[in-house]
Amino acid sequence: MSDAYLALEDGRVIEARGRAPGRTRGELVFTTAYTGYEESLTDPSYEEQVLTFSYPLIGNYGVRTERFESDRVHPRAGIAHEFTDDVAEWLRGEGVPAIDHIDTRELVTSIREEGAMKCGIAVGDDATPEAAKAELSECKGMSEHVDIGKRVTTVEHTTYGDGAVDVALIDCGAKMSIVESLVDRDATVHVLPYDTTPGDIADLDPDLLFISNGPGDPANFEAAETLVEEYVGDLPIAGICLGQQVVARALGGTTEKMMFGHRGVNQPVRDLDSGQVVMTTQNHGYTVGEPGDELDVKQVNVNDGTAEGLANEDLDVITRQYHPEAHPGPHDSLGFFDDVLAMTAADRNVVADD
Ligand SMILES: NC(=O)CC[C@H](N)C(=O)O
Repeated sequence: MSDAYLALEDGRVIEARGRAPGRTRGELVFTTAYTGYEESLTDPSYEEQVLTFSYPLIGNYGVRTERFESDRVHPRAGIAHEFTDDVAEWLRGEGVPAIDHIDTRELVTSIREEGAMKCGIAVGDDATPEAAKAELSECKGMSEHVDIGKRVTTVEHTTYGDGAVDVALIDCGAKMSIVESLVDRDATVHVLPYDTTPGDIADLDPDLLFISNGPGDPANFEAAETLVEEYVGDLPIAGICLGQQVVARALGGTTEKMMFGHRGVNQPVRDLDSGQVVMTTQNHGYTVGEPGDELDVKQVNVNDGTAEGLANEDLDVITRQYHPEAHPGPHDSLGFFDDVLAMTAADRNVVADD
């Protein structure tokens, strides 16, 4: 008898060791990041997913709140070969089930071969394979979570920093280090609910519209799409991850689900103008298919050729599929935030108007 079971969409039920009790379900995904478990576990983009760490030991440098990307744990459960007691205690306190002592190499290989799949988890003294299967039978597909934005967004307008440039950051589940990267560069960041309307933006009169990262299917973020449609050409527009997907959809492009996505801190990205390759942090399961007529693909993933950066220089639109803010991961692409804020430079607009 075990105290933890993982039921997979492919019919298997795997025994594990329980580290934090509970029953839950979600889309089973993996990250190859070898550091940054606090950041990953608090990244709102993992909402409704069960996160498997391919790196075998998770928790070896403790748990510190200053590394959190939001105020709670977002994956519905955590899976590792081994969680330290620190992490297990943290997840127990958060009410998020956790299991370890399973062959995560085999599990990750299955996800790579079969794709991200639904799963159910039961952990605790009364856990049974049937309980895990019952959770699995209730599991929805990612795109069915139509109200996912509501669960991760700010409820009210919150302002960070006191800089010269006013950024309207549409919070579809924003990581805090995106806010910090902008504040560090002399911006005032207005974090706004995911369903902010064009009228709200008109009242605020910002210098830049920025669509954040966020969980689930970008098709479920129609309000943010509407903002991009309304303000393209009038305001510079930037987006990260879900933000890139929303901007692409608003400007005539398409998005599609990937087989198992990109999650890790060493995804190689090539800039098509310079030829330079940078290492990037990623966490996404959807990708831009067709960019549409308004956007050019400026950067691509070296492994699979998917769109990593889009732009329209005349309309002042620039987006990234990966996470330039890192946290966790390499800082190679922090310059993205300088490029974004440069679009708002008043003197540049004066020159352009002349
Ligand atoms: N980190 C993100 O913004 C993820 C975007 C989207 N939810 C995806 O999975 O592709």
